[in-house]
Formats: sequence, structure tokens, C-alpha cells
Amino acid sequence: MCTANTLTMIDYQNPTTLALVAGVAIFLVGKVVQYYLGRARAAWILSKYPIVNPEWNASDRERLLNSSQEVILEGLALANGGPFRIEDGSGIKLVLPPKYIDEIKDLPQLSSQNYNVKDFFANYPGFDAFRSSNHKTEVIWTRGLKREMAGVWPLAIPPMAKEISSILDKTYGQTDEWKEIGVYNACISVISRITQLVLLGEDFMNNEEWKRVATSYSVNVFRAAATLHQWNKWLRPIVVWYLPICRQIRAEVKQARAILQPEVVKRVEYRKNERDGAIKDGQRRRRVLDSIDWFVAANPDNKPFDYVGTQISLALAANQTSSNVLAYVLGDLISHPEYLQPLRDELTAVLRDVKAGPGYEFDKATLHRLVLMDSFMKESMRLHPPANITMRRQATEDIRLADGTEIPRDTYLFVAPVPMKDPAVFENPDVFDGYRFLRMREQQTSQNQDGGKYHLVSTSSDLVMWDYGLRVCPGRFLAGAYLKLIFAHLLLKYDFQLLHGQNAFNMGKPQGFMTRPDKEQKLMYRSRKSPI
Ligand code: HEM
Repeated sequence: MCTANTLTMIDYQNPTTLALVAGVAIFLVGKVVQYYLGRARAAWILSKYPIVNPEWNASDRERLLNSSQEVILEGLALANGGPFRIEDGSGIKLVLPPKYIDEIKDLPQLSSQNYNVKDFFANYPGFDAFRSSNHKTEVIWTRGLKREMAGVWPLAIPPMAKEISSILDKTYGQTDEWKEIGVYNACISVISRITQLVLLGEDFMNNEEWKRVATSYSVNVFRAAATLHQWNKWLRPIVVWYLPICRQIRAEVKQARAILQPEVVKRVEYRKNERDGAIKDGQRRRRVLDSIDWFVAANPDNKPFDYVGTQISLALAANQTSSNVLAYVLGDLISHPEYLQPLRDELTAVLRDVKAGPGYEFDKATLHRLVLMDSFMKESMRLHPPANITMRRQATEDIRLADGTEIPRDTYLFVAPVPMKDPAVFENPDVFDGYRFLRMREQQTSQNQDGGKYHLVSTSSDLVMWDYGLRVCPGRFLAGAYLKLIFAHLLLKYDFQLLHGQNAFNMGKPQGFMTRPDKEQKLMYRSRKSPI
């Protein structure tokens, strides 16, 4: 109505006005034409890359869910080892072979947040975990995770080491008899408590309500995304309000906010008073090292920032991934019992050397000396990485790679297959070799080269379990430390064996592009007398 009135009020007799209106109209039409031409050009460029599953019917969906690696290899064969396209249920993605990894790793015009917006509905209510990191909050996120966390994470090792015994007691307890336990459930229970300690601090470590909400949300948010993907994209903004699983995640986000927001307000207020000099020395609170403070410190101007959304996001990033890694490490240990004694020998020798008491007082340097453990865990991650694809990104500009490969703006892409089973790089790549990275590290060092490339938390173009380049996992140092601490305690305190009557540990199978341990797999354990 208002626009219509404005249009009738324009004096079309006046040549200047007329020129102005015509100019605006031409500009707008030009923009629309430019947009559609851009899209047509992008579609034309992408159409040069073959598509591996053009029909996208029920059987394609089923195949991608159960045998994604096969589909990827088929795509590579179709494209003679070059880029190809794949439909994965959320749209068409460009798949780059690993030879491009180094070239694209640091391109700022490849955004992982934008990818999340598409695949994990970051703009929809309830998907807050995928929204808290975006281009507006980028600086605070980067400062919080890289600068603030980098400075303090080693200080979290002794408090974690102190708590692990009692955390394990809650999950495994003491038993002289062999007992059965669900591997994955035990891992998630231990991991979620330890991450709660490092991410939220001692006051929240035992907050059962947060543990329940964070654990349940970490599962439900992926179920909600998978459910939404089954709906037509035009209906999604409506059905998101009614689907039970989407209502559930909204309720969980609300609960998470109710639990943590008061603490966030307290921390922000304290930091502000500290900066203003309003806190006297005697009233100064002990330096808090958890992740709420990383971000409060990273935001000195108190810009709008979703601290609780960020916490949900970190719990999500940390809990599932770490639990999967721990479950696979235990699976590999049970499948290769010949490593048990050497791992224990290394551990007891190092702990005796540092004269650790009964609480096993670990610090960064002690963990660093567990070189066989480091190698064993990295080998387990090499064979069971979080996903069989890596570097999921969206191009925010047109990109042309050195060999002429064009990636039009807005293209969603990822690198596949992950190059960690390449026989040209890894001898007998399908065989579990717990000494592999220790040997590779020693070889490098003996040739005066940097053996650090083969440490558990290092990344390189051949070893992408933590992603690679600009968006590499910033939590890997912390995760590496607590995973080693937990594994060390498990090795010292318990004996493990396969269930009676079971011949082999079931490692689970991929679900889509993700690797998932078998959630039904159980093992037997009993307490042992630690030599230390
Ligand atoms: C064993 C445990 C972990 C594994 C295997 C792991 C692995 C990964 C991988 C593969 C990515 C890239 C994800 C993608 O495809 O978009 C990633 C990103 C990320 N991880 Fe981890 N992660 C672990 C633990 C943690 C922990 C403990 C934290 C937090 C303290 C964390 C924080 C993050 C964040 C914030 C990102 C996004 C980085 C960005 O987009 O720049 N991760 N992680």
C-alpha cells in the first residue's frame, strides 16, 4: 500500500525523476540478470564434472548410507581420478580427490560454517550449536579457541588426572569378577564427565542436568537434521516447528540456556569489574581455566556473543568424537592383545620415573613421553577416522585451482576419500600396526627431520583425522590429552577381554560418510592391582 502510494506520488513528467526511476529499475533488473547468469554459469561449470548418483532414488540413498566408500570410489573411477559430483540427500556436492588437499587447505574463501548452515540447518531454531560460530563471531571464536585455550589447556591436565579415577569408579566401579559393559555407553559416560570438567570448570563438573541435556542434544540434533533432510526444502521452514525431534532439540536448548546463562552473566560481570579495577587483590577469584572464560576473555568489548550456544557447540564437538575414538582404541586393544603388556610397561616405566604417586600425577611432559601409546592411538584413528570424507566447505567466491579446476561460488564440496589408507604412503595400510607412527617418528628424527608430523595431534595432508588447514580441529590438543589420560587409567586399573563366545570385536560400520562404533558391542572387564 505504502509502496503503491509512493509510486503514484512520483512526478513522471520530471525528466530527472524519470531518469532516476529508470536508473534504479535498470540497476535492479541488471542485478537479477547477473544473479541468474551467475547461477547458469555455475551450473554449466559444475555440469562438466560427472555425477555418480544422478537418479537419487531409494536404492541410492540406501547405498550411500551403508557403503559410502564404495560410491566414492565409483565416482573417482567415473571421473578418472578427478573431481566428481555426488547427491548426498542435502543437495549436490563437489567431491575433490586428495591431490587438492594442500592447495585448498588455507583458502579463506572456503567456509566450513556455511557448509553447516546447509547440512545442519544452522539458521533453524534448535540448531543453535551450529549457529554460534559464524562470520560475525569468527574473531571471538578464533581468539577463544586458538589464543585463550592454547595458553591454558596444559594446566587442565593435573585436575583432569585427579578426577579420572573417581569418574572411572562411577562408570566401571571395582570388581574382582569379570563383568560385562557396553563399550560405547561407558565411553560416552566417562568422556562427557571429563569434558564437562575442562569445558565448564569444577563447579559444573557434577551437574547432572547439564550432562543429561548436552548428551541427549548431541544425539538428537543429528537425528533432527536427518529427519528434516527427508522433507522437501520448501516445507522445512514450516515442519521444523512441528516435528517431535525438532521440538525436542528446542526444548533442550532452552534447558541448556536456563542452566548456564546465570553463570555466563556472572563471569562477564566479573571480567568487566576486573578490567575496570573494581576488584581488589584479596577478592580476586582464582584464575578459571574453562571454556566459558576463554570466550569471555576473547570478547573484551563485550560484543553480542552466544556463550551458551558456544558451550552446546563445544560439547557436541568434543563428546561424540572423543567417545568414538576411545571406543575404537579399546576395540583395537582387545583385537590386538599383544599390545597390552608393552603399553603397560611404557606407562609404568614413565610413571615410576616421574615418581607419580597413587593418583598418577600426569602433566603435559609426562603424557609426551608415552610414545607407544601415542602411536597406538594415532593408528587407531588412522583406521577409524571420524569420517571417510574431510574438509567439508562452501566456496564463498569463484575459485580456480592451479590445474584449471573451477569451483564456482556457493559450491558445497569436500575431499574424499580420506588419504590415510594410501599404500604409497603407508605400508600395509589395512593392517593395524600400533608401532607404525613410533617407527615413522624415529625414522624422521634419525634423518634430522621433524618427527612431530606423526604425533597423535599433528595434522598433515596424509593424516587428516582432525581435518586440515585453516579449519583444523582446535580442540585436538585437549582431546589428545584427556584421551591418553583415560586410556592410561584404564590400562592400569582394569583387565579387558572379549565377551564369552565372541571371536572378534565388532568395530561397527559407517553411517553415510561418518564412521560409527557399534553401539551394541560389549566387553568384559575386571579390576586389577596396579603396579604403581
Ligand atoms: C577425539 C576428539 C575429536 C576429534 C576426532 C575431532 C575432530 C574434528 C574434525 C574432523 C573437525 C572438522 C569438522 C568438520 O568436518 O567440519 C573438527 C572441528 C572442530 N573441533 Fe574437533 N575433534 C575432537 C575434539 C574436539 C574438542 C575436545 C573440541 C573443543 C574443545 C573440539 C572443537 C572443534 C571445533 C570448535 C571445530 C570447528 C573448527 C572450525 O570450524 O574452525 N574438537 N574436529
